[in-house]
Amino acid sequence: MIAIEGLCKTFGETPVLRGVDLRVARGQSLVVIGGSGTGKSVLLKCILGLVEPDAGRISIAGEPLGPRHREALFSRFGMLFQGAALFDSLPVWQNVAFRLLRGPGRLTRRAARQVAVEKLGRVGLGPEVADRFPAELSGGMQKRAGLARAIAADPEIIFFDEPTTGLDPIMAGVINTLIREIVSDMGATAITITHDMSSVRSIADRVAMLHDGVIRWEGPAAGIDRSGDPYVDQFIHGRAELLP
Ligand SMILES: Nc1ncnc2c1ncn2[C@@H]1O[C@H](COP(=O)(O)OP(=O)(O)OP(=O)(O)O)[C@@H](O)[C@H]1O
Repeated sequence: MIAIEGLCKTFGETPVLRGVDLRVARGQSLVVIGGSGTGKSVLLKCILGLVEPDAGRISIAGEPLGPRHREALFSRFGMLFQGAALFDSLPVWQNVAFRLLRGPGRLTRRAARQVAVEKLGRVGLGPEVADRFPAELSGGMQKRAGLARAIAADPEIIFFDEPTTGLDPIMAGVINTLIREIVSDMGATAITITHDMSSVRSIADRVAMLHDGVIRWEGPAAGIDRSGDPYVDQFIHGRAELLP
């Protein structure tokens, strides 16, 4: 479904991605892990077209992800941003329905609101939340609203950027479970970047570890504790010692 081959990106003198190869099958949930500053966000931005790679190819269902195709492919994407990134000046339902209210296939306000209320329900928020403003919601509720927005247009592919950042462990668990359920229910293909092992264990079918500009280890989530890779082990156990 998503194929990334030989992806390279250097900023100034600093190579960040040095030949990333990664494939995600349709309906699969891949979680990309890696320490701070290893390039997880840069990888995601390359897929989203926010950063232009220096070399390499990205294709979605066999279509190369170039500037010409980006618009069409974007309509098939959903995205949950770190910190939910809701528009403060819009009520929750308009945030959720943001894409449904715009573009050539836009819905009427009434229909868009109906979809928004339905999606809010899917993430455990009642219809009374629809007319509130993001500032009136707790962090966990904002994250749920962000998730409702990510799924509003029934995307085939969903990206989750650090979905549990800023949440307490209990709310993080709730959001992880919700993400897993939604991805499974929708049959969506998902890519999540995180350094939270609880997200890895809840969300991932497969895990890829980005280290030193390449995918150092990739395998089924169930096998992560037996990866045999010292960097993966270090990540899982949060050890601080330096490895060669
Ligand atoms: N636009 C940019 N210009 C220059 N350097 C950049 C840019 N974007 C990212 N970098 C550099 O690329 C490296 C990787 O950054 P990135 O944000 O992808 O890391 P990350 O793995 O997502 O880290 P974290 O988990 O802390 O968010 C960092 O050294 C960062 O400074």
